[in-house]
Amino acid sequence: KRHKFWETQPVGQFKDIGDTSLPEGPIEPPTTLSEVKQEPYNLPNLYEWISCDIDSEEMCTEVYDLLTHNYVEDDETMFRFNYSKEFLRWALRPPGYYKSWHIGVRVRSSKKLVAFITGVPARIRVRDNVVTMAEINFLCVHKKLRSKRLAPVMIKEVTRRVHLENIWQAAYTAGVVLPTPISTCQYWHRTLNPKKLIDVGFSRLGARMTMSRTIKLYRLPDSTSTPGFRKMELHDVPAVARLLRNYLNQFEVAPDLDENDVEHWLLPTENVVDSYVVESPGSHKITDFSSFYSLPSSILGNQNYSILKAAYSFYNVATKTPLLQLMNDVLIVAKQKDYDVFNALDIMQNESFLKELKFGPGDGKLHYYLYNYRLRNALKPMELGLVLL
Ligand SMILES: COc1cccc(CC(=N)NC(=O)c2cccnc2OC2CCNCC2)c1
Repeated sequence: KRHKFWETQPVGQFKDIGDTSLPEGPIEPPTTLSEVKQEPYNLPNLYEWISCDIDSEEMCTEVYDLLTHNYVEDDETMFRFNYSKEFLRWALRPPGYYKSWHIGVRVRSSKKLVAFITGVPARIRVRDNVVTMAEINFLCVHKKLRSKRLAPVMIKEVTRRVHLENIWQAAYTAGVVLPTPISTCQYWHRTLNPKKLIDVGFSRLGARMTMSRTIKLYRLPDSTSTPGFRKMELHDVPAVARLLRNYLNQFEVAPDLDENDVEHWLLPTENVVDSYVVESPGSHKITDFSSFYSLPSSILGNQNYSILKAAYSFYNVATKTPLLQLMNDVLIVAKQKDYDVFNALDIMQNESFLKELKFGPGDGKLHYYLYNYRLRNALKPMELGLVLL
């Protein structure tokens, strides 16, 4: 299948797969800032660029509404991601963020927001190199403007604005295959509310299974089992940062998180991100950590329900408690918080608990990409220590 746009970009090309003469690392060298195009790319005349001030309630609502009606749907178009406004503010304002990387496209006449793309800065280690990159996300073109080739110019514009900050690499994920994935992951779902999931068509009743048998199969205890398991608090940040940095060292690609990053990304934020630690009752040492983020989905066309409450596994570290037991406690907490389903990718050490904790494989894949950075070989999912929102 031809990738007219991606064949022009500094990304691994399909034709280069297996060419071991190509070095690992940046594909194109940085240019001087004066060589970066100073003015925005041209849009079709009807449209104009806007830097979205996500702090503004009105602008955040416009972004939320665009994504709620036009962002990613599952393959069977039964669900659409429904990121909340507080989630978007969290996702787009990490330490060192640039407002100019929150890019919208408006209709000049009506001022209607019709497209969006974002970048946030992140230090990401690739093997032994820590590279400051842009994490690109929320590329969304209004349904009525599809196939007008807006996405390529939006990708070029966010790339230009990233270059202006002297950053030359990026990381992104997609449900579609583009040149060229650095890893292809499988997503898994752990049913928490079987009746609702079957009613809305997310799951199907297993063969030779009754509803009551299914409810019993997925039932979880009312309370967690690990002594010292509790919500993460601000004073835990240094210990969690140490635990997480050490744990992530084992992966080929992983974020290089300092205490500021840990405080932003992992301190619990209501309805956005939840984090738990295990504090050894005797020594008060933090030995384990687990977190998940909250990403509901709109349910398209069901009489009884409009929102699917989904938790997504974020970062988990088990140094004393068995990972299986830690994750079972996190499932119990997610159920207590009325989530319908708990999702996880087969990255990091997740494979070690997925089947045993009754996760079932999803019907799609999530592909990870690096921009302007070649990896000689694709990574196994378990070599990946990076979770994008
Ligand atoms: C259940 O509602 C859905 C609404 C839209 C799409 C999908 C399927 C899907 N594409 N799922 C994932 O990409 C996915 C499955 C498990 C864990 N993380 C995931 O994606 C994350 C990371 C990438 N950005 C979206 C959220 C499901």
